[in-house]
Amino acid sequence: MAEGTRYYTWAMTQWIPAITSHEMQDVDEALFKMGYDLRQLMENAGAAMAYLAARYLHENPAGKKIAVLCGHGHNGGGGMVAARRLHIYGAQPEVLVPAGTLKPVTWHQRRLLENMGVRVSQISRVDEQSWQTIIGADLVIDALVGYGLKGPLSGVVADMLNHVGTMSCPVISLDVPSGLSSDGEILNGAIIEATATMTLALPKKGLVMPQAQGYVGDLYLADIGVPGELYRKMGWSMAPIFNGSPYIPLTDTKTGEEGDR
Ligand SMILES: NC(=O)C1=CN([C@@H]2O[C@H](COP(=O)(O)OP(=O)(O)OC[C@H]3O[C@@H](n4cnc5c(N)ncnc54)[C@H](OP(=O)(O)O)[C@@H]3O)[C@@H](O)[C@H]2O)[C@H](O)CC1
Ligand SMILES: [K+]
Repeated sequence: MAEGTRYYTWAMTQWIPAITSHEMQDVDEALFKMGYDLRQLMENAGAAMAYLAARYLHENPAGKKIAVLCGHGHNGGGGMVAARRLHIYGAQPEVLVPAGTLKPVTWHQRRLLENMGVRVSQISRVDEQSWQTIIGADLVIDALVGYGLKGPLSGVVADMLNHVGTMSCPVISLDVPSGLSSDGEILNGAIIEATATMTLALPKKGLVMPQAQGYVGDLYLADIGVPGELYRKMGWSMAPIFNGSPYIPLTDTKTGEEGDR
């Protein structure tokens, strides 16, 4: 774990560290060595997102219109899993993806959706049809970019974000609000203003830094299946974070030194 001042968030009964994207990638690598694969982790992430979305729909997702904005990467793949789960709950998700090539596991999620009859549109700008999808939504899921953000948002992703900015329905971001640096870099670009953010495994540092205020909304942490042994091997001693539900609220923030919990 990196030295120096660290941000912590309060999770149920303990302070847990907020981590950088590099540290999260180390966790991912350790999970893969243990035998997990990306599809499993993405399935857990997307399933937890669908539960949270159902909560923001007053536990009554059937018939609700959901605009699911998905990028080409694994953030987008998690959004597509959430769309699939919400379809299974009887909701009416429609998925919008920027034109271009999807990463392989995300492409697999897209294929599953299409096989179920869920509409997935790849767009090079927000045209009339995709605007109708956004403006008619009861809830928007933002799975455009997660910790793979490189610089200020550009292209159709930025266009989608501008359109979502005019909506009054709940907007839930997966892992981080798209455009917000998970490491806390100041990018001076547009950032989605989420009603709630569901971050994965451990909170990302950028979510709990002062500049994230006004973008993150209510913060939740999803259980994607990381065992405590793995954190302990990486030098983080934590009591079990989750208590049987797929996500928990994170309610407070503090800074501290390494070892000061
Ligand atoms: N253990 C975990 O936490 C897991 C996390 N998961 C999710 O995976 C993402 C990280 O996935 P990754 O594929 O590495 O990256 P992203 O999906 O976040 O971002 C890549 C896409 O974003 C586009 N991008 C990047 N910067 C910009 C920008 N400035 N403007 C516009 N678009 C941008 C990029 O575009 P390309 O043009 O290069 O295609 C990519 O499309 C993590 O956040 C979690 O959500 C896993 O699901 C499970 C394990
Ligand atoms: K996102």
